[in-house]
Amino acid sequence: MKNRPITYSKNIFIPVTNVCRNKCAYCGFRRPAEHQDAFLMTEEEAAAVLKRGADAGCTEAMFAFGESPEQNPEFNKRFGKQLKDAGFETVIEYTAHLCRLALDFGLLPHVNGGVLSFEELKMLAPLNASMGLMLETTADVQAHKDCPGKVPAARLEMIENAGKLKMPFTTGLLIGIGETRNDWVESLQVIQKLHEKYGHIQEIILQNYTPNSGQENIIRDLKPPSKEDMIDLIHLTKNILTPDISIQVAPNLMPPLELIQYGVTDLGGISPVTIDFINPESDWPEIEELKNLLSSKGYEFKERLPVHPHYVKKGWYGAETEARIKELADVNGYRKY
Ligand SMILES: O=c1nc2n(C[C@H](O)[C@H](O)[C@H](O)CO)c3cc(O)ccc3cc-2c(=O)[nH]1
Ligand SMILES: C[C@H]1O[C@@H](n2cnc3c(N)ncnc32)[C@H](O)[C@@H]1O
Ligand code: MET
Ligand code: SF4
Repeated sequence: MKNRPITYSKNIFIPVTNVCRNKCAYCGFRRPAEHQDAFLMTEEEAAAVLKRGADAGCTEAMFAFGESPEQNPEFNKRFGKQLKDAGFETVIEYTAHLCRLALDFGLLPHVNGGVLSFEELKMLAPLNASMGLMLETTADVQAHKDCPGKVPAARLEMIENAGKLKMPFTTGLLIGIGETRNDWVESLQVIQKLHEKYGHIQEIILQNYTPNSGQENIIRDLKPPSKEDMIDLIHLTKNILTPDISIQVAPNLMPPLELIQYGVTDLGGISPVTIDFINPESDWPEIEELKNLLSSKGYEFKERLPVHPHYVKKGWYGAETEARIKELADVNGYRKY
């Protein structure tokens, strides 16, 4: 066996709403509020998914959804009443409620709802095992035109606030969106700087832009990164980030075996229950098949919780998640069986 296990988390995906104030050109998930497919999930819908996740032995409820949809009057017109009737003013307040529901089902929340204020982060932190926000890139790219939430300074501020709150944090780079290789270097350096200051970056996702047929105005001339691009980026990451930060790629967006040989240590959340709503045409591999493939090459494939082992051992958990983390973790901070 090689020294360091390759880790993953067994999760379900709860896309609270697909309405978003941003208009990222690569996104096939977002829908305009007036679109027939726009939604705000009901509590019953969320509970049904949580139950299936709990029954399937998942430990993570990943909430990823559109950013500040209430800034759009159309959202309020169409979903404001649903939100109010459920007893909430904002989607983030509602998400806090869904996090409590997830904990009732024994699942540990990980929220990535785009840029949140310090107050919003403070409300969610005790209810989350870890939280996330992709930096995406420090570059000013055309794909982020009309995206107030993709201004790098706004993202960096939130990542810094999560550090102040000692929240184990997931961030990452999205590549192939019009940035340069120098931008990769700069993005990695600012993430390392923040980690040196707060010590909270548990993993960095190296995400390759993947075209999908979700949306009409998606940029079709963005070229998806090649395997060689990913390998180049992995090398840079290993040079710039300290090795306590896991390097994650999504095994449904690129075959992971070769990337692991170059230094990837984590395959993120894999779901036996829900699809990847961001890239719905990219199916999750079977966990057992991945395990067999990796073990045939001498790698141990080991399940973790949404909070990485190192932070479990340091005791970095929100008040409301502590009891469940202690039940689910083994002495080394991995998932107990
Ligand atoms: O299933 C997914 N999980 C995504 N995750 C979750 C991730 O796979 C794991 O759940 C985390 O590693 C926590 O265990 C993200 C987490 C973030 O904080 C930021 C971005 C992503 C992106 C995805 C995604 O597109 N699909
Ligand atoms: C949740 C995360 O998913 C990523 N994301 C959004 N759209 C795509 C796509 N087409 N391909 C790959 N990743 C994407 C962004 O980095 C976002 O922050
Ligand atoms: N909308 C958020 C972001 O892009 C969350 C992930 S995409 C649904 O940061
Ligand atoms: S990637 Fe996230 S922020 Fe961008 S449009 Fe899609 S949902 Fe909104």
